Amino acid sequence: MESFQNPYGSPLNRSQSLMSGLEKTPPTCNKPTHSRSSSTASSRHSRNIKDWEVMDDLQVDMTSGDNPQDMPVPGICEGYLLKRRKWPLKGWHKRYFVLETGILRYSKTQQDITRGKLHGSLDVSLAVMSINKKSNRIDLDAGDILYHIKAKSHDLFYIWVTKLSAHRMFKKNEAAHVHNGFLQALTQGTGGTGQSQTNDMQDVSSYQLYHGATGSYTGEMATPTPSEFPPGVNRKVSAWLQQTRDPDSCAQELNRCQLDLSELNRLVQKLQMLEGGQQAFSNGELQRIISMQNLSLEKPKKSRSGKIWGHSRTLSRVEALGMVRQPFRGITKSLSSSHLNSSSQLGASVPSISDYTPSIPDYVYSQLSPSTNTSLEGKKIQQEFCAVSQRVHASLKSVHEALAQERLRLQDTYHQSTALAETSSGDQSRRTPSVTDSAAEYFDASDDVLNGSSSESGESGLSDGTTTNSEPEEGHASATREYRASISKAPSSAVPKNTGRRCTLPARCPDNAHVGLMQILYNNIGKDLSRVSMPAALNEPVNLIQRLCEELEYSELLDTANNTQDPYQRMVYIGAFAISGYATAHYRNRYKPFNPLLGETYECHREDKGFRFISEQVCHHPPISACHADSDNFSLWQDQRWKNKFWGKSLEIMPTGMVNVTLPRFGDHYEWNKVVTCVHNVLSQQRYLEHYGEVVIRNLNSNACTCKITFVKSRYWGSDTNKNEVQGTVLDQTGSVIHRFGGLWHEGIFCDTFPTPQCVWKPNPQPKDYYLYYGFSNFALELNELTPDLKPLLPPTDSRLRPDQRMLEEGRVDDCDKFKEEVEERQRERRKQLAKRGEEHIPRFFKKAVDSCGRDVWLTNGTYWKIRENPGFANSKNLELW
Ligand SMILES: CC(C)CCC[C@@H](C)[C@H]1CC[C@H]2[C@@H]3CC=C4C[C@@H](O)CC[C@]4(C)[C@H]3CC[C@]12C
Repeated sequence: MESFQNPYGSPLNRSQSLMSGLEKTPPTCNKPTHSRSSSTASSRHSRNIKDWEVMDDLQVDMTSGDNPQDMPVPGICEGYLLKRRKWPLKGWHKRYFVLETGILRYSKTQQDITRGKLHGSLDVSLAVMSINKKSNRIDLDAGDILYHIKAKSHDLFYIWVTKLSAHRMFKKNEAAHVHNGFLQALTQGTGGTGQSQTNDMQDVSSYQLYHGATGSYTGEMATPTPSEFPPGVNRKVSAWLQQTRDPDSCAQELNRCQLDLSELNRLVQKLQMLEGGQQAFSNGELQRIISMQNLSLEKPKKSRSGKIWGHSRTLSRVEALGMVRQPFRGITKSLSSSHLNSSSQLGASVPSISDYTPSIPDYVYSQLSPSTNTSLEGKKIQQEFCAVSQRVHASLKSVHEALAQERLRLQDTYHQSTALAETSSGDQSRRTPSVTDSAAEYFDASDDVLNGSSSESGESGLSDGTTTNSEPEEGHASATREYRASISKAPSSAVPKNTGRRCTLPARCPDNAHVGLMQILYNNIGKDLSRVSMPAALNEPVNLIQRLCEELEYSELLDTANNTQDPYQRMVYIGAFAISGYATAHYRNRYKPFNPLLGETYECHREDKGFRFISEQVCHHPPISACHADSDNFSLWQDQRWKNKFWGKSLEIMPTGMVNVTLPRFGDHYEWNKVVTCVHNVLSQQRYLEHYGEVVIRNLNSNACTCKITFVKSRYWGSDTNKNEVQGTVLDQTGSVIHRFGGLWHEGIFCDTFPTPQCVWKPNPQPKDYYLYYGFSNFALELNELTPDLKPLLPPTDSRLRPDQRMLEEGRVDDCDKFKEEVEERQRERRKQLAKRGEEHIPRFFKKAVDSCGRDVWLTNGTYWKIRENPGFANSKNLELW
């Protein structure tokens, strides 16, 4: 009997059930490795965090050539669990979960699962799994999908953890073999297309799935085929693929697609039965399917209560309908082996064979008898069919997008390498930090990861990224489609105005795909994430206090608001402005802004836009950046503070400060909150940003109207049709909707309730080659420009004068890294000195105050522009930060 190493080094017999020893002990095959707590976590944080453990990310031997089918398919596990959702109806909700061949699906009820009314599904092998034994909670973070679930009892909790672990192991093993097969095909030059694969691979459906994906890869690469590549190129391609270790989102998307396809298959069969009055399969076939599962053909009996008994759960829908295809023959195997064996120990949630009454599932029977209300049901099925087909289409589309992005990455690398080749002769080793460097050198420095503070507890209620947490009303969804069409027709300010400012950056962005983020973040799970430093190659050459200014890119919306008589329409412009600040995030997921030093400042005087802006880092613990902008048409201020929460694959950023805008003409004072920003797949190259939640805009000086904006969380099917969707309404005092607007936060906003329906805002087109320049917009790339006339007027604390940031901008990544470290060290030293003297840092241009709701706010003290003018910063006492 072969044995293989589990991730902890202890050999496990292949035929041994992964569930053995289940009741007594926590899961043995993959015990939690990381605790979310650590000795360095502040005691304030540690009480709850300590209870969380991250299950080891299962490492499967990628090089073994074993047949994955040798590994037993873990048994199906199903039952009710509590699932947390955020909005609407925030809280824990009972949901029915089914875990089968590595896919966790859930619905509202067991019946819904049977009817195929899925709420969501997730490939558990792609998720980071954290558990909390004390509260029986399991978190699964698959990057774009995040489940928070809770078992009702400790026993159920252990059953689920064990089953999830087994399924994760199984699925990973399966994927590793596909991956390995593909790598082998490439390095051995056997070609990467489906035809040349071994038979046993074709046997497993998910393999075909992957082959589909690799087919697209080779399709994209067109010529030459892998077999024609010289060996060196093959090696490079394999290295690339190995680096793109988790083809997560594509695989996930394709998995969903696969689920949908089997769903379509089922619907087709149902339709056939209904419409042709024919059965999808003969009784003989049915008999065979059922007897395969040790059940004899017998009519279901009715219990006294009139209910058909014995089938609270017998066969899964797929099995019962005869969809147990060859590739899935493991399911049958599992039913008679591990599934059934273990279930006798497991109790309620997993059905045991002894619970089954030997008869045909009632579901199958109901399918056999010709339906009486054929037309109605048929129509329903057709509708369902359409919906599912659309999902398949959307999934494939998003896979296509991901591949297109990968192609971009390839192009980018190609450009960079040719550029490097051109300059390399004169350039002495522009080495960027390696994986090991980054882990060792940066890991315990004290710059902040994202400069936010890590959220305090899993139960804090701040975050709950459920899959379906911002469900828009159907009417709204179709409205968004229309808005989108109208926005695309609306003219954009295509030609950027010549502002006399720079149109590009001095150097391209560094490639940071190799940086060992995984190590950095994983090693810091449980630590206050704001205490972890990152290598410069991960930075973009703007600072968080400059980035605050980016929210003013579309300040003309505030100008328009100040010139709009009607208070409701005015509110629409304010709403559009609140949304416009998020647009840039669409292109900015590969780098993080520099963290401002305490006391660092930034000014931005835009004569062309008519505003003057200042910002300052006013507090380090927690990090707070304050800003203030003035123009003839508005004043704006906010202090930005946020908490972040790392779930294993995604990072949620929860801003807590409010944005304030006043309009002089009407005496309005608007105030609004910010939504959650989630960095999905933070560790991989498929990283992307999503904003979700609700913004409420109030006018503190008038209660004529309020505005509600929902940033819709994209739904579980990963369709891009509802990605980045926003919906807004302006409500009057009585709560009636006066205006309705919406669209996408990266594409624009349309209002169809204006006297003439119109596109209220559309983002500026991105500059040429933006991908090579950090994804910056024109406005963003102007932020750090330092002109000779400006230089002498700035205080020495201005971000434009910060040397490490300038070095990065000029492409001197190594120099930047060194200097950044020095700057951080000096900051630590200053802090120590201050503490020694028992003093506190006092911000120079902002003062702390309390707003009408009792919140701490930072307001300008009005001195910046005055000092600048007279006596000038050159003639006043300044902080020395670098
Ligand atoms: C590890 C690194 C490379 C991942 C990249 C992280 C990037 C995408 C993160 C780091 C800090 C983040 C920003 C922090 C704070 C805010 C304020 C919020 O109101 C809008 C989103 C915004 C502006 C975030 C956008 C995403 C962001 C820029």
